[in-house]
Amino acid sequence: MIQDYFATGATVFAAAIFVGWIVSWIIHIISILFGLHHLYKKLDPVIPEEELPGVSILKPLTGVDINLKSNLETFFTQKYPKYELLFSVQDDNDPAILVVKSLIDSYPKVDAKLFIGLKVVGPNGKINNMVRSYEAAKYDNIVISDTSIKMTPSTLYEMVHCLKPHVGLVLQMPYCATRKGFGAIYQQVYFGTMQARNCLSANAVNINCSTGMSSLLRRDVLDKAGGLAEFGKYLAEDFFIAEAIRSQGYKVVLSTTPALQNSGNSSITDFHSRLIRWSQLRISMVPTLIVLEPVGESVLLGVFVSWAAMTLFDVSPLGFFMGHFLVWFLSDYILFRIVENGPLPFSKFEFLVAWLMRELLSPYIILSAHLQNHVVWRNQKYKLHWGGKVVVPVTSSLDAVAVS
Ligand SMILES: CCCCCCCC/C=C\CCCCCCCC(=O)N[C@@H](CO)[C@H](O)/C=C/CCCCCCCCCCCCC
Ligand SMILES: O=c1ccn([C@@H]2O[C@H](COP(=O)(O)OP(=O)(O)O[C@H]3OC[C@@H](O)[C@H](O)[C@H]3O)[C@@H](O)[C@H]2O)c(=O)[nH]1
Repeated sequence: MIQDYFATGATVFAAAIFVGWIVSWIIHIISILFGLHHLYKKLDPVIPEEELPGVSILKPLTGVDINLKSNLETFFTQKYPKYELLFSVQDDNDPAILVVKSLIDSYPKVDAKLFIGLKVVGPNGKINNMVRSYEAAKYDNIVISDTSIKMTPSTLYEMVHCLKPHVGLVLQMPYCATRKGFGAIYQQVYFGTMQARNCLSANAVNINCSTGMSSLLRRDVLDKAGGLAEFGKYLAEDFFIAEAIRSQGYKVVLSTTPALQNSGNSSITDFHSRLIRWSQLRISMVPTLIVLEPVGESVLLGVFVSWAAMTLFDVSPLGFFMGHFLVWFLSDYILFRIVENGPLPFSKFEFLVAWLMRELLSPYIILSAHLQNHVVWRNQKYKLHWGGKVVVPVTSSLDAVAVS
C-alpha cells in the first residue's frame, strides 16, 4: 500500500520533470527562432536624416581601463545627425576625466559635456552619477550606456529605428566584443548562450528581462514615473525602469544588434562576482527564479530528467543524460552563431571548453548568490530586501562625495 503510494508519487514527480524539460526545449527553440528573425535584420524603411529625433546619450563613468578611450571614441563617431554626449564621473580624482577631456578636444564638432560629482538620490551609485546629466539633457530621447560599451557607427541609428510609437524602451541585448584571452572567451560564450537564450525567449513572449547596460528610452514616459531619480532607491534600476514603462502601456523591445561589452578587464573572478550580484538581484525581485534558475541549467535539469526518463520509460539514465547534454551543446552552438552573426571568433575547442566550464560552474554561481547575505557592487556593500525594493548601503562613501 505504502509502496504503491510512493510509486505513484514518483511517477507524478517524474512526469512533472519531463514536462519542465520539454518547456526548456521550447525556450531553446523560441530563442533560436526569435534570434534568427530579429537580430541583424534589415531596417526598412530607411529613416531620412531630417526625421531622426535628437538623442542625449548618458555615459556614467567610474575609473579607467585599457579600452576606455577607444570605447568612448566610438560614441564620437556615430553616423547620426543630432545627438549629445553627457559624460559623468562621481569623483573629481577619477582618471576618466582626462580621457573624456582629451576626446572632447579631439572632436570639437561633437556636442559633448562632462559632469563631475554626484547627486545622491538613493543607494544606486549609477543613478546618482547620472542624475545631473539626465536633468541637463536637451533631447526627448535618452540613451543610457555603461562605461564598457563600444558602439559600431550605426548602433544609435539602429536603436532609434526600433523606437516605434508604441515602444517606450529599446534594449540592446548584452553581448561582448571579441577580445583576447580565455576570460574574454568565457564571457562571450556566457552572453552568447545562456544569457541570450533567456533574454531572447523572454522578449519574444513579453517577459521583462531587462539589462540596462545600453538602452534607449522616452524621457516623457520616464518622467511620468518620477524621472530617473525615482529609481535611485533600487539596485536593479534597469528592471524597475522597464516595469514602469510597461505599466504605462508601452512595449519594451530589443534592438536589432546586441550591446558590445568591451571592458579592458576580462578577469573570470570579477565576472563571477558580477554574475553572483545579478543572480542576487533577480532572486530578490522574481523569487520564482530560486527554483527556475537551477532547473533551467543543463546539468541539474539533465540529472533530474535522466532519473525521470528511467522512472517513466526504463531507459539508461547515463545514456539519456549524455544525449540531453549533447543536444543542449549543439543548440547553444547554433544560438551563439546567430548572436555572433557569423562563424566563431575563436576555435571550436575554445568554445567547447568555455561552454563546459560555464555549464559546470553554474551551480557554484547560484549557490554563492544564496549564501552571500549582502550584495557587492563597485566596492560598496548593500543589504538587499525581498522585492528588490529597499536597498541600504552597508558601507558607503556616498556622503563623503561632494557635487561640483
Ligand atoms: C523547466 C525549465 C524552466 C526554465 C525557466 C527559465 C529560467 C530562467 C533562468 C535564468 C534567468 C536568467 C535571466 C538572465 C537575464 C537577466 C540579466 C540580469 O540579471 N540583469 C540584471 C542586471 O542588469 C537586472 O537587474 C535584472 C533583471 C531581471 C530579470 C528577470 C528575469 C526573468 C527571466 C525569465 C526568463 C524566462 C524565459 C522564458 C521564456 C518563455
Ligand atoms: O557606483 C557606481 C556604480 C556603477 N556606475 C556605472 O554604472 C555602470 C554599470 O556598472 P558596472 O559595470 O559595475 O555593472 P554591471 O555591468 O553589472 O551593470 C549592470 O547591472 C546593474 C545595473 O544597474 C546596470 O544597469 C547594469 O548595466 C557603469 O557605467 C559604471 O560606471 C556608477 O556610475 N557608479
